[in-house]
Amino acid sequence: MKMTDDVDAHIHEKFELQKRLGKGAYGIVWKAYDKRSRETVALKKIFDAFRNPTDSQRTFREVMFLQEFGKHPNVIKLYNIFRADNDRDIYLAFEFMEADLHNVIKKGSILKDVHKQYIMCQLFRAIRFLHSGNVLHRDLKPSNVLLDADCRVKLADFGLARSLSSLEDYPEGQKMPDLTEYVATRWYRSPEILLAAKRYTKGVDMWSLGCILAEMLIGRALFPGSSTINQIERIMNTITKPSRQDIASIGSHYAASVLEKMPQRPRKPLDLIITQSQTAAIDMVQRLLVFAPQKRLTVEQCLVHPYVVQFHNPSEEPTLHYEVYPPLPDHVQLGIDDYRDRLYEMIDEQKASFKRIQHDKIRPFSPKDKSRAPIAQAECSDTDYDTARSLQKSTSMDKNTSSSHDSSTGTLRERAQSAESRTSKGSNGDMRNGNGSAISNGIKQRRRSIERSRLFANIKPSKILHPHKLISRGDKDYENFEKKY
Ligand SMILES: Nc1ncnc2c1ncn2[C@@H]1O[C@H](COP(=O)(O)OP(=O)(O)OP(=O)(O)O)[C@@H](O)[C@H]1O
Repeated sequence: MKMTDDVDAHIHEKFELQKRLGKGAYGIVWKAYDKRSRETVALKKIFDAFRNPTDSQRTFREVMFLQEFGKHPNVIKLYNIFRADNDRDIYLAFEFMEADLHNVIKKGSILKDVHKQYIMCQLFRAIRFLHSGNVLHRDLKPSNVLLDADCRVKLADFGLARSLSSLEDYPEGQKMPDLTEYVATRWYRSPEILLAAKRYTKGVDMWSLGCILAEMLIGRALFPGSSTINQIERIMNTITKPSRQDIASIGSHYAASVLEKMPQRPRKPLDLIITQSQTAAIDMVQRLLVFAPQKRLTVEQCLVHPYVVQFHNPSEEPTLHYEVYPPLPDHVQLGIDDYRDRLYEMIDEQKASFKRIQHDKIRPFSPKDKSRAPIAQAECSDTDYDTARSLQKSTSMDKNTSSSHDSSTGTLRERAQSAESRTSKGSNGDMRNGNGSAISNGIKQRRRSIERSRLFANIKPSKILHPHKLISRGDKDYENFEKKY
């Protein structure tokens, strides 16, 4: 498939394309000016969106889940969808964000402790929202975490999101996916996915969040595996050794034998890899990167963990009180036309019709209530986890730093200040080495554009994502805070 910069004439009529922001496995993203709304948007062209049933389902899921979850402040908003003249490509217009977390981590010392905490807290809010609707993101990674200059987070790329609601209908005896197919986001994949477990839980997202936090703390990917086996090896050489029951609990036929055959290397535990970080940060990573999914922190537990608790505010952490699944069955793959027709219908109507199953309100987590089963217990099977194509990915980002403040900055200031007083080791912004090296895997190669590393190159970190962006302007106290960080 050839991805070119060509854009249909009717899109050119509506948008003024300004800059190519990135190129993913599925399409190209531009910064564009919407002539009608007079807003800057991110315009994504998905190439050959209905090439085969897997890609069609991916396109369909992306649009459907974005429509449902875009109402959350930490999920990217999909403004519009457009058909292409060739009936194969599709255009999505999103709210525009200035950077993604991959760029920012790679750049080096931009993120201070308080930013990392705030980013994690917002990610937990977004995931709490998804999980409360019984939906998994399944592709959490730094390049899908978009950021603006105020350090606000918006979660993107819902192409692999999956509803757990169709659990009951799931047919028995499905063929398991080929391990070698797990290419797209291997570095953030949980052990149970790597070991092709039959069933998985919300724990898959919690694992990825642990990898993202670790990456922010050390400035490079924690487990940059070069193959599925190498990925498992790296994980097993780092995390606490699982018990037999832990291994059995993931329900993978060959997990035990794969793990047994693995060459025994001396373990390098997380606290020796993540040095110079706050104790709470290390503790959180250790509690997320746990082999047995049911033993990982749930997202509700994360929100009250000491690492992010200073940003925790139940009024800013909404949940859904119904289960979400797309208007077409999510657990089986339909034909190309089913997805395309439904999506075109939706473009005509410009809205998604979700089926909503009311479920009990999720009680806020109480640390006293240890016996309660975490919400991450919901399970489902899956055969299509990896729908990614082999990718040649290059991305560049805009370095526009324009920003605006919202009404929440006042409370944020207080929390940022309390964060400061609680930070025992101060800033550790200099510890990363910026190693975002490309890892090859046979013919499949994951590449990041060299343009990424130029992000913010001419801009002083103080202008971008500086702690003062986290707190309200014009406040005297904030000057002291700024001096210190
Ligand atoms: N709303 C946005 N604002 C700014 N940049 C964006 C936006 N959406 C996406 N990007 C940039 O484009 C890149 C690719 O976007 P996206 O992840 O949606 O594409 P994809 O083809 O699905 O990628 P992947 O290969 O990760 O699956 C992102 O990593 C990000 O750098």
